Amino acid sequence: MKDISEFDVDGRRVLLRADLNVPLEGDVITDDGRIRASVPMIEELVGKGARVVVMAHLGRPKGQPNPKYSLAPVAKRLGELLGAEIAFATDVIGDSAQAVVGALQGGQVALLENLRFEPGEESKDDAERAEFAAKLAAFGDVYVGDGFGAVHRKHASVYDVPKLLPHAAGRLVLAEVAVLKKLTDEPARPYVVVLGGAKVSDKLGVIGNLLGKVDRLLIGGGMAYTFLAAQGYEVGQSLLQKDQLDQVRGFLSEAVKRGVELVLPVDVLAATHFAEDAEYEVVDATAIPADREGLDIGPRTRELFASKLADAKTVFWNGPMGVFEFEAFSDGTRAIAEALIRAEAFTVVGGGDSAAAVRRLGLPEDGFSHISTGGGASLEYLEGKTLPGLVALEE
Ligand SMILES: Nc1ncnc2c1ncn2[C@@H]1O[C@H](COP(=O)(O)OP(=O)(O)O)[C@@H](O)[C@H]1O
Ligand SMILES: O=C(OP(=O)(O)O)[C@H](O)COP(=O)(O)O
Repeated sequence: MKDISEFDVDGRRVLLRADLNVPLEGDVITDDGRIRASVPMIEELVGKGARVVVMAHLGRPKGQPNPKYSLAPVAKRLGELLGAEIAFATDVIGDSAQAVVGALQGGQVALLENLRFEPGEESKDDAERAEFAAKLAAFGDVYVGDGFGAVHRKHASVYDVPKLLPHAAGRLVLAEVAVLKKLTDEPARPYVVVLGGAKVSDKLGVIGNLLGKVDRLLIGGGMAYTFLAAQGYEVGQSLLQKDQLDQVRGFLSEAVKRGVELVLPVDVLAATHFAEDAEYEVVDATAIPADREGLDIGPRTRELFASKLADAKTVFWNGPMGVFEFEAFSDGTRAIAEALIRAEAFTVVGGGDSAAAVRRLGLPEDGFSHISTGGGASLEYLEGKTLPGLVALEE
């Protein structure tokens, strides 16, 4: 992959794809880690006199403008971190974007509104994506791909725009790939992957390939219930991917065949509903009441998972063990984070919410070998998949 030092960007328009997908409560950013991680690249370009046009997504607004997913709070925070005001376009390719980009001077930064407000960004139709990509490409002379958390997405801003402009990999992308490479080149063993979180359907897909690479797979968070259901247990109102039950049964038998230890929760915190102050009880993972929802792993599972991490030499963790945003359901995530900190291992935490959880729970960031901005992106890299956003930068 080319690096940006190969381009003279002074006075030129640099179109930079970043991942600024941060957790929000209303319009308050609860963790700005991904914005901070994007700052050094932007500062470097500003320092070189570039006119920097940043493009990014927030959440999953499904191709339509939606004020709930506006990047306006992100523009404000980015400006604070850069110590300079950001010119924020209130649309992606419309009049506001045209005007903002047109007025940009060398050393200034603009941010376009959420790319996913436009159906072309995520379209499965190559022509529709290409048409949108051409409109984005018109805003730049050079493209920089630095949104590591989104490189696994075959989206217009990630995959199609770099085909239309001279392009380079950003510093964050290069740094992330360098760390993940250490996990794929002869990882020290035991190699343990811990999976949780809520993007169940996306992330179940990586398990098949991971089974050929790891020694142990610990599954908690919202991921666990599809496994419990696949074994025939009641999971009540918990997150469940019904259409993937057969696939999960396949993983369970494949794990046995390959001698991979697949470890599931033995108890969970079963809540009456999804709320901070919901009543809950600790129940066996095999006996979740039909009207209850599992919102965290239970105390016996915390111990079990910690014991499976104690002798690990390499660990990758993506996905909180429970709804850590609610104090009552944060102990599972805390226990896993602490077990990683204790382990004498090369430890990588990946994912917007997992990294946010580490900080929100007040745990030391330097207790981990690396905190990655990518969850799904890291997992797909580790399973050996070709990532569209990296392929596009290599071509
Ligand atoms: N049992 C559960 N039920 C519902 N949501 C859960 C559960 N466990 C974890 N979560 C949620 O998963 C979300 C993070 O998932 P995900 O986006 O996959 O992780 P990451 O951003 O680290 O890749 C958090 O907001 C957390 O509240
Ligand atoms: O938050 C992200 O991924 P992650 O939750 O796997 O870390 C990225 O911004 C990608 O978002 P997406 O999973 O909606 O495509």
